[in-house]
Amino acid sequence: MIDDRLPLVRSALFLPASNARAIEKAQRLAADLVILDLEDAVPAELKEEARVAAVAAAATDWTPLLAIRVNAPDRPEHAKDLAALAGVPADVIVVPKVERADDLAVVRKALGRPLLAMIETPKGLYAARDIAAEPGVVGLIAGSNDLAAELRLPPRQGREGLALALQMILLAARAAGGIALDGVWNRLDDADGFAEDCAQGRALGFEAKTLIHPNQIETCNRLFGPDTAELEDAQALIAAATGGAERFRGRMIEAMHVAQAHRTIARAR
Ligand SMILES: CC(C)(COP(=O)(O)OP(=O)(O)OC[C@H]1O[C@@H](n2cnc3c(N)ncnc32)[C@H](O)[C@@H]1OP(=O)(O)O)[C@@H](O)C(=O)NCCC(=O)NCCSC(=O)C[C@H](O)C(=O)O
Ligand SMILES: [Mg+2]
Repeated sequence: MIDDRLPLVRSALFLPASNARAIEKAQRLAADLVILDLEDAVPAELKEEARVAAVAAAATDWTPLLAIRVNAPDRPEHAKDLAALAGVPADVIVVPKVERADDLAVVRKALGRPLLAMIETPKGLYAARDIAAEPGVVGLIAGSNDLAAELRLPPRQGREGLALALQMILLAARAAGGIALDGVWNRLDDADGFAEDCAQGRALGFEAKTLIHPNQIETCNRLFGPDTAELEDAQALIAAATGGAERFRGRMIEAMHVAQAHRTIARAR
């Protein structure tokens, strides 16, 4: 069962499930989705502790939607995660480094929750269309750190080298009718760079961005939600539209623009 709030998500905050303080804090934060990580944020010696903490956290009340990221399908920890999470009431399960749609069928059968698949490797990119179309998958997440490493991009550059990958992820998600979440911004002290990254992600079509720190939530929610002018324009467009091609505020509008305006209004909070 897919939560109605999922297509409206703007911000998705990762945190290591081994960090009890961060879990406690995240329950009260304004992120639309919180992702308790069992994968790369958790050192090997804390994997079991993180699983136990994630299961306990999922049994409590959350204001944001709650997701748990399991370890990658090709890792020995993956099967342990699936066993530990059986019956867990998380809203979503995030599966990293997906390269084959079949890997997701295994997770869906084991956990029966909606799935967000992370595309983080060249093989994953080429399989993204099948991955997004796999039953149970509600969308894709760009794993931009792993992608940059796999593509051997030079460190500390802009996102030019990721442009095609990001667009392939968005296209695959949309072809399957799913949502698409942009990758994280690592430079915690560069707020201007983060805002530019959010604006770029939204311009590419992503409806949300994955985050790593509470300080990123407010900017992300603001930049991925419609602003006042967009909202006013959408409302006026719907009120003015009578069907077919017509002139509205100096531009042509048709049925798809009315549908877009309804989506804008649905995303306004
Ligand atoms: C990146 C961090 C390790 C930085 O930690 P730190 O310097 O200790 O943070 P602060 O001192 O600034 O923290 C201030 C308070 O905020 C809480 N906090 C910090 N981060 C989070 C969070 N993510 N969620 C909830 N709360 C958080 C601290 O506990 C402090 O609270 P208080 O005690 O009240 O002062 C750290 O931010 C962090 O661990 N971030 C998440 C890292 C993570 O989950 N990584 C995995 C996903 S990223 C990724 O790999 C994506 C993808 O796979 C790819 O390939 O790109
Ligand atoms: Mg990754």
